[in-house]
Formats: sequence, structure tokens, C-alpha cells
Amino acid sequence: MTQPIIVFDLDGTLVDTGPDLLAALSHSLKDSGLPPIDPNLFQAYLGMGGRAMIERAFRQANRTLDDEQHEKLIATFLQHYTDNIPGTSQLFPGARDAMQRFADAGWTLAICTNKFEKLSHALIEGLGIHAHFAANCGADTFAWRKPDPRHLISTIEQAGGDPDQAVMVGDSKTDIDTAKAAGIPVVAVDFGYTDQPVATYEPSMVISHYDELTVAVATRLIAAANEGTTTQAEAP
Ligand SMILES: O=C(O)COP(=O)(O)O
Ligand SMILES: [Mg+2]
Repeated sequence: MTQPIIVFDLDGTLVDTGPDLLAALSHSLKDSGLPPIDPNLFQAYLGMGGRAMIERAFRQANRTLDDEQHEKLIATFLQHYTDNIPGTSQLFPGARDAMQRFADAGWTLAICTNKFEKLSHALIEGLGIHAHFAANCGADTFAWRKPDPRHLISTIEQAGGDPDQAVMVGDSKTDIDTAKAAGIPVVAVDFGYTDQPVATYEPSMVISHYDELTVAVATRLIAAANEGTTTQAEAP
């Protein structure tokens, strides 16, 4: 049997990239005459990328934003973010130990993120954890991205895993929708970037700290998902 695989989302799940994303946002907007960024207004938008954050900043200030200006600001945002990786970004508490636990138990680890692949790789390398991951697939790795389930399935395949022996960990509706559409159990962290509590989206389980994510728990989630499939398949 293939060894099981645990697939992590990146922003807001494994790594707290929020302060660096906000710094890039402030930098990109510094010549736009917008009021200073209030971090509280952007918490839910942190996992949605620069495009959505810039849009929100203009909407918040009741200012219009044309396509050309938007593209220019996104380029400035990305340049600043790229130049400063890993910046102040840090793994969430307990994440390092959790990764080690799963690696020690023989699990494959992978990342499925809507960050650009180049940025995801730079961040993971900057944090010194790249050796853990058999695959690190971003928004531009394939022709599809989350919430398209093929982003997750292709990540698992690239890592040499089996979708029937997989669990995902995420922080957003996008992650939960992706995993559900792929038929893969999903653990939601409640400390990430989401506007509604993650429980609203009915993940397989919600955790508030990585200590709760044990190998036994993940194994049970996979077993339960496969039982569900068998029962459904056997149903008349
Ligand atoms: O950068 C984004 O758009 C979101 O990144 P994530 O998928 O790692 O949360
Ligand atoms: Mg995320």
C-alpha cells in the first residue's frame, strides 16, 4: 500500500504570512492616496492574494480602480512581496512538530497553495522546511487551481501519493470545497484567513492548534472517508 499523504495549504494554514502580505499591500498603495491599511479589515482577504486585497482597499475607500492601475499595483505588490520572502513569516505554533510527526510515521507531505509556485518554493526554502515536502504545487503549476479538485489530486499524484490515502489541512472555504470535491477528508485550522468561522463550511474536523493533529486522528479521518465511499458504493 502507498504510504499515506498529508497535504497542507500554505497561507494561513502552515505559515502566518499575513504581516508580510499586509506590508506588500501598504507598499503597493503608498502612492494611491488611500488611508493607511487597517489589518483587521484584511484578515479575511489575506488568503485571497494581492489582487483581491488591492480591490478591497479601493472599495473600502470608495475609490474606483481601473484595470490598468490594478495590474500595475499587483505587479508592485508582487515585487515587494517576492523581494522580502520569507520576511517575518513564521510557521504557526506546533506546525513544525506536526510535520515531523507525520514524516517520522512514514507519511508523505505536500503543499497545495494558490500562491504562485515560485513564491511558495521561496517561502518554504526561506523557512528551511523544503526537505519535508515531496511536492509543492501552486496556482500556476497546473492548468487548474483550488477550488478545482484537480489541483489537489494532481499535487497528490506529483508527490507519489494515493488520493484514497490522503488528508488535507486548510484554513479557508476554498480549501474545504476543494477537498470535498476531491472526496478527501479535510482538517480546518481556525486560526487562518477566513471571513466566516471555518466550521460553517463543514470540514471533517476543526483544530485550534497543531497539537490536535495527530497521526492517529488523520488515519481515522482517512479510514472514515473510505468507509463512507464503500458504503455508498455498496448502497443499492
Ligand atoms: O496566495 C493565495 O492566494 C492563497 O494562498 P493559500 O492557497 O496558500 O492560502
Ligand atoms: Mg490559506
